[in-house]
Amino acid sequence: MQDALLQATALRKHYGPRPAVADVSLAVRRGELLGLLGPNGAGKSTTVAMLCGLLPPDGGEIRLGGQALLAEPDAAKRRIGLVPQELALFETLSARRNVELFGALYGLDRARQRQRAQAVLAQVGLLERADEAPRAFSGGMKRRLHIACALVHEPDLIVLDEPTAGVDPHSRNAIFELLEGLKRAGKALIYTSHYMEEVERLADRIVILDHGRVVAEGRLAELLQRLEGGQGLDIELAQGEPELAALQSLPGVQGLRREGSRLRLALADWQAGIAVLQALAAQGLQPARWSSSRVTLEDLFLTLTGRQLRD
Ligand SMILES: Nc1ncnc2c1ncn2[C@@H]1O[C@H](COP(=O)(O)OP(=O)(O)OP(=O)(O)O)[C@@H](O)[C@H]1O
Repeated sequence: MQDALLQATALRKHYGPRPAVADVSLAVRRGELLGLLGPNGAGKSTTVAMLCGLLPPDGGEIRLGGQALLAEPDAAKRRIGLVPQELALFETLSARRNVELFGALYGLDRARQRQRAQAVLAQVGLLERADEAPRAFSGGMKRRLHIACALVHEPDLIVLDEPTAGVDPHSRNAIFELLEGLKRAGKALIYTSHYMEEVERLADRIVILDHGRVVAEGRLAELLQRLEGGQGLDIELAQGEPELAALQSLPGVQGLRREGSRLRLALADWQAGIAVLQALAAQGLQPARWSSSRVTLEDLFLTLTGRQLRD
């Protein structure tokens, strides 16, 4: 991609004989949020660790601002702010001191640490609580403090690894608004999640990972176009055990998942929906209710891999 701030090509990483990342290429520009979507174990965190220079890849290349990242890892790290999945705060120090310490790690002098801590705590909406220790904070406040720590050195690229895990709805919205503001300010962002709703809302472009490989990449509309004419069908069964294989083999049934008495189908068209309802009737099963809805990234993932995003 021309004008990419970060470009990764053919990344690979093995833990023992098993590939955690088998082949991942991606790129992100300034002013853009790239969503990295995949189920647990797809390789998102491993990819992110390589992109941030924390884990050496077994193969492939990463360029940041046109420079090979591994050639000058320290300079690269100063341009990247990472919000890791695991919280790593000093629980007994004040929020302000936490941010200043991260500033010190990035080489900011004392005056700049103070100035930047004030600015980023305001940015994440924690200025009023700045002098309290995070041990008393909610999960969402801790996560916002973590984001403040990642922003202290004014990075060009901000990488967030599942930043809404354990976060209440209020903080979640605050995080989304913050990320949208960072994007408008020209930052490049990478955001990993296994929640397709988050990625659908936030991402300008999306990379879908499965088993360490990119299974789809593009803008949301482009990805959903692959299921063009497609329909989502939700069926709630009153009782009984459906023969899933029989439903799956019907023409136009692209994906099927079951959660208890509920079935979700990704269909090529409405004909397929009618065939499914008829097949259920032939199995002696009566839907308690059914409804259609637009296709989602979840349906695309189901269609591409035969599995669902969530466990
Ligand atoms: N340090 C490690 N040692 C051995 N195997 C690992 C290590 N880290 C990750 N793996 C394995 O590599 C694969 C990819 O893991 P990774 O954490 O990158 O996935 P993920 O998409 O981030 O998952 P999650 O959403 O659960 O965080 C998994 O099979 C995982 O078990």
